[in-house]
Amino acid sequence: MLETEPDLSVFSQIDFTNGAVAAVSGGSDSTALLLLLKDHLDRTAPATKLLAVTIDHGLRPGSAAEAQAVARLCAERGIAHRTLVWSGRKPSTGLPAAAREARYRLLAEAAQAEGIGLILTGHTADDQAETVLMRRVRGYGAREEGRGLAGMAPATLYDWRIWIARPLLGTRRAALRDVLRRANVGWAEDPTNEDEAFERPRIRAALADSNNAQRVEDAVALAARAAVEREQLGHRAAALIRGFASSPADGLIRLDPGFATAGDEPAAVYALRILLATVGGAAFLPDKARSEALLDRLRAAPFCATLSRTVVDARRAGIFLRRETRNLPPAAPAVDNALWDGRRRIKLGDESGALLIAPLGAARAAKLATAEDGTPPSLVRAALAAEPVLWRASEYLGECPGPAQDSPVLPRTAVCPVVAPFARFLPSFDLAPAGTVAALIGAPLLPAPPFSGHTAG
Ligand SMILES: Nc1ncnc2c1ncn2[C@@H]1O[C@H](COP(=O)(O)OP(=O)(O)OP(=O)(O)O)[C@@H](O)[C@H]1O
Repeated sequence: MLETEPDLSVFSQIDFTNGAVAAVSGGSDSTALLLLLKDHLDRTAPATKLLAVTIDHGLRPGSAAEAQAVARLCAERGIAHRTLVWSGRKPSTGLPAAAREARYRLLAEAAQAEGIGLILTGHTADDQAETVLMRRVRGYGAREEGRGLAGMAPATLYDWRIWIARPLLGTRRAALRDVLRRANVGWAEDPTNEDEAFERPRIRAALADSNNAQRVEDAVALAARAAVEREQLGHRAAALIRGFASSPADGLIRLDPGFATAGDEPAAVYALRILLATVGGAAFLPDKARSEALLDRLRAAPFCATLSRTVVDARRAGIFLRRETRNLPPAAPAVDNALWDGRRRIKLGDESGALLIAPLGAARAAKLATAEDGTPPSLVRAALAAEPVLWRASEYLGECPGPAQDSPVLPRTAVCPVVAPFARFLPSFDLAPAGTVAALIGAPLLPAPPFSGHTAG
């Protein structure tokens, strides 16, 4: 049963040691979140740092006034509040996605500026039901074996550094509005939530129509079942990666040939998809059907194929994955903290001066020593050729240096691997494979999840 009264015990499962940012739009759900959270913290941990943040996207005439209303409410309740304005360029297509991207970026910046490691949003059971029903309409279920039907995760790691928790996912919007009415607190209605030109408002209206409670309940139950399946699949994929994968050189992953015949085909396909996306630097997992076909062919080595910008080279010595050399980024100025080729984070630290980042290239890779563990040297060199290196701009001689030698200026630690499909958003469902792949490729450790009972495994 979904809660008709907000279930406050969910707040007790969250670790507030490093404070919290409450993302408050001024709508009913996030305003109720703020009041419930403040109440919980006042009772259990009054010294907790709490900051309410409103993003003014500047997309509607009333947005600044809505932010001011949240600021007033916060002032009345003794809650610190900041309004951040999205001042960047607004794209003409994909506006909702760009606004969401900017919103999370600004929320994360506000949290980090205060040393806070957690953001809370007011997503509700109604939002969850809408998400799941939209995905079902789009056929996610059949294509993804329920992966997408898990809906929104109770927690998502943003940018591999800050957790976003959604404590109200089990609570109905109506219950939250009752809380506000009882407290005599108003809220803003966002007209885009009613605009049936968009898919979500259409589904929202359909849910509000009739049998509302049962349909929402069914959709949330479906999401809960799919979430359990997805987590279990992730644990099995992680176990396969731990058992069969190694990294003999930067940018090169070796799978023991037994991987393809280990017996748990769905887990092997999932592991393969995550590894392919990671090696290729893709934000999305490759197509499931194509990955299944690839796994099939891995059983009959030798062969070589490319999927998700990753060369899969199956030999007697093992199955080797490396970034294809096609379409690597050309030499460009290195920007601290930027993502290079979707798979490496640039960490310049104190290094100053104009630096270029470029692939090492085949000519320079050919001169390097190779692994001594029996890995074919040609594969090590091919992988290293696609690895990024930094140069002083004035000293870089281009992709093929010729007889004159140039040399990279920084240790390789200045360019850090990332688990590409989860680098931006890591839903807590996928913690196990993400943590395992991070350990495999030497990506930074995952920060501890905010809910008790979760481990990165
Ligand atoms: N402009 C914003 N400023 C701060 N947080 C926001 C903003 N827009 C959305 N959020 C956060 O994301 C959550 C989900 O966003 P969504 O757009 O579904 O909600 P909403 O309809 O704008 O507002 P609410 O959830 O408060 O009713 C919100 O509950 C809130 O925590």
